[in-house]
Formats: sequence, C-alpha cells, structure tokens
Amino acid sequence: MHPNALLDCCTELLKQVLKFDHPADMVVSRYFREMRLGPRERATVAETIYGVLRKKNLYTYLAQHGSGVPERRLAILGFAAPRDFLYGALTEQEEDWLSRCDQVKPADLMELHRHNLPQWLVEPLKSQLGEDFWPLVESLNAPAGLDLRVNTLKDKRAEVQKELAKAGIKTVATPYSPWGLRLADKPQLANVDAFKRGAIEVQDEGSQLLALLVDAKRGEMVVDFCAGAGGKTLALGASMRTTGRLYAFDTSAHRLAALKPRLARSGLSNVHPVAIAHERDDRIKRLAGKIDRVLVDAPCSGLGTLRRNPDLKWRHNPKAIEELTAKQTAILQSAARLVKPGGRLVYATCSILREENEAIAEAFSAANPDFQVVEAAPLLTHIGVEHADKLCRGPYLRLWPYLHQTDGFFAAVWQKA
Ligand SMILES: C[S@@+](CC[C@H](N)C(=O)[O-])C[C@H]1O[C@@H](n2cnc3c(N)ncnc32)[C@H](O)[C@@H]1O
Repeated sequence: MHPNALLDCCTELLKQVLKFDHPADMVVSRYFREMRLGPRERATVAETIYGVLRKKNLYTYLAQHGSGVPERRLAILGFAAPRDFLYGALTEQEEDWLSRCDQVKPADLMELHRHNLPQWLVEPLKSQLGEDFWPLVESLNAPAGLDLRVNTLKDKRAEVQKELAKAGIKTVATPYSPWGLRLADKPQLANVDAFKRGAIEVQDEGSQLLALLVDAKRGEMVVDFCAGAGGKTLALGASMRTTGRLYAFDTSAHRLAALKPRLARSGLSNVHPVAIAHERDDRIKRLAGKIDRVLVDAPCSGLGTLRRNPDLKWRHNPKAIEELTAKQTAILQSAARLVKPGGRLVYATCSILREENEAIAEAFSAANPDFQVVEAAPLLTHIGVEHADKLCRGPYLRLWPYLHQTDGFFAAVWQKA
C-alpha cells in the first residue's frame, strides 16, 4: 500500500477513536472489518493509533504548530513505520514541520507533555508513588509484552516451552508464576497446536498470580464472582484438577459466552457459568455460607492495563471512578456472603488507584470483623512463588509494570472466622 494511503487510514481511524465514545480496541476491530488491509498494514495502523493514544498530550501540543487536518499530524507523529517510508507520504511543508518537532528536547517540555496523563490522575499517582511516578509513567507509555499460562491439567511448563521452541516460538519462564511463559515476540497463536489443544492460554503473569492467591483445591466449591470471559476461571479450574464445583458468575451473558470455546479447549468439566442479574441475585443467595473460596475480580478502571489500553486514561474521569468504587464495595459485600466459615475471599482489580484498591479493602475489613486479612506474601511463598515479598505492599499483592513487568494489579485476601 502507498504510504499516503496508509497514513490516510490512520488519519481516518484516529478521527473515530479520538471521539472516545467506544473503547479503542472495539473501534479498531470494526474499522479492520470494514477495510481490506493486509496483516502488516493492520499492524502499522493499530500501532500508530495506540502510539498516539499513549502520547496524546505531547503530540497534540506538537501538532498545533503544523497545518492541515490535525488528526493527520497526530498520525504522522505516531506513525509506526520506518521514516523513509513515511517521507513517501509527506509534503515538503510536513517534512519541515516534522524535522522541527524532532528537534524539541524532552527537558524543554512541560510536565504535562512528558507524562501524557490527564491532570486528575497525576496527583493521586504522585502522592502514592513519590519518585517512582516517572518510572511508572514510562512503563505505562510503552507497549506490553505477551504472557502465556500453561494449562497444568494438560502439560508441564517445561514441555510446552520445548514444544513451542520447536515451532519457532521463543519464550522464557515467567519469574513469579510457576504456570507462565513470556513470549519474546507476538506470534499468531490460533494455529499453534499447544493452543488448539488447550495447553496454553494468553494471560498476563499478574492475572496468573491473582488466580494463584485463591489457591483453589481439589474437590472444593469455588466461585469466580466476576468471571467475564473466564481468564481466571480457567486457571482456577486447572488448579482444582477439574474436580469439585466452580461457578463462573457474571452480569454479562455476552462475556460469559466467550468463555465457552475456551472451556472446550481447556478440558475442564467442573465449571458452571451463570449469568446473574446483579450482585444480589437469588441464585447467589442460595449458595450463601457454602463456598470454600470466592474470587471477586471486580469491574474497575483498568488503569493498570494502560500499556494495552491507553485510551482508558482519556475515557475515565473522577466521577466514573467514584461510581466504580460504589459498585466494587457492593459487589465485594455481596460476594462475601458466599464464603463459608474458614473459607477464603480474594478481592482483585487491574487498577493502580488507591481508591479502587486499599481503600475498598480497608473499608471492607472495618465493616466485617468476621473477615481477617491474610498476608499475601507468605501465601504465595507457600505455593511456590519465588520472591513473593517483592510483589506485596503491606498485606496486599501490588503489581506494577515498572517493577514486575506485569500489568498493574491489586489483591487483598481474607479468611472468614
Ligand atoms: C475485571 S472484569 C473480569 C475479568 C475476568 N475475571 C477475567 O479474568 O478475564 C470484571 C467483570 O465484572 C463483571 N461485572 C460487572 N458488574 C458485576 C456484578 N454486579 N456482578 C458480577 N459481575 C459483574 C463485568 O461484566 C466484567 O466481566
């Protein structure tokens, strides 16, 4: 495709994505369904869009000094292809403007153009992280890698690693999760035999650690309260060696439907997906006090996944966070009713904000003296996670992209008296 046609695609798609009325991945997928682009062109367009979303403050600032359609200037700044190729699309005026942009030194920029965050997010993160604010920002503005979870019901990690290597797919064992393999590149996995037979699933190491914290055992009754498309359900089911009963609840039947083909590959027969109306659904009441382990992977801002979903920082606002925290409180309180005496409750998010994490856990502990906080680090050590103390702050699991090369995650664990 001619570079100008590709730049036009990026410009057109940016116009749609920057309205922020739908998640960027949804808008990008819809565009790709409508437009006939080859795999390499798709990759360039998608990387350009995500690059612009990551550095929107900086690029908007630089773009205000050029001429022509603003989204085209943003697309030029974020264009994810070699410069020589890009020059084939540019007018002389655009080339001049781009070379002036290249000369801008980071040290001369305002903070706002360096951190590329909305202002409402800056203060909470700075007060939480101090000097670590800038390493965090840098990590959030870089693309994420890809991890696999080996389905230990089917295969051993070392065997799968060898098999993938034979197929030309390089991986290393994840440093913390005993189930994980980190991919060196981003290969197509759909036709890989290990994927087709359910021996591997794509799952960030952080998500694997949340499932490990639940430590679901053979023959138990377990609930994954916000199961979604079942990323953690599958890990819990394998940990239970497909025995006992594992309920996968979610208010979205659509998300639960996406669990079906994954379940079929996984070889699990102990999973019961149930679409619930809300967190106080009658079907939940019937299970009150009967469940050994409950995971609440709560709906959250997703701000721990900005490496993958950079649009989230522009789509959220303080009011949305407030609404989410009310929902998280209500879901956790309802889910807690399921736990039987001596049972375990785990609350988790993929957010990096205190309000959605420690604040929710502390309020729950204060309101529920029959639930005792259990320290996450010794629990993880006990199940074979190395250096677990590096993953925790206080009693909670706290994962950060700049420290652990995972998405940002939080988890609190309680035992019911
Ligand atoms: C963070 S996602 C879960 C991701 C999933 N556990 C995984 O590992 O792939 C949160 C889920 O909570 C669901 N949800 C929202 N409100 C809910 C409620 N009141 N009760 C149960 N689930 C709810 C959403 O539909 C969404 O699928």
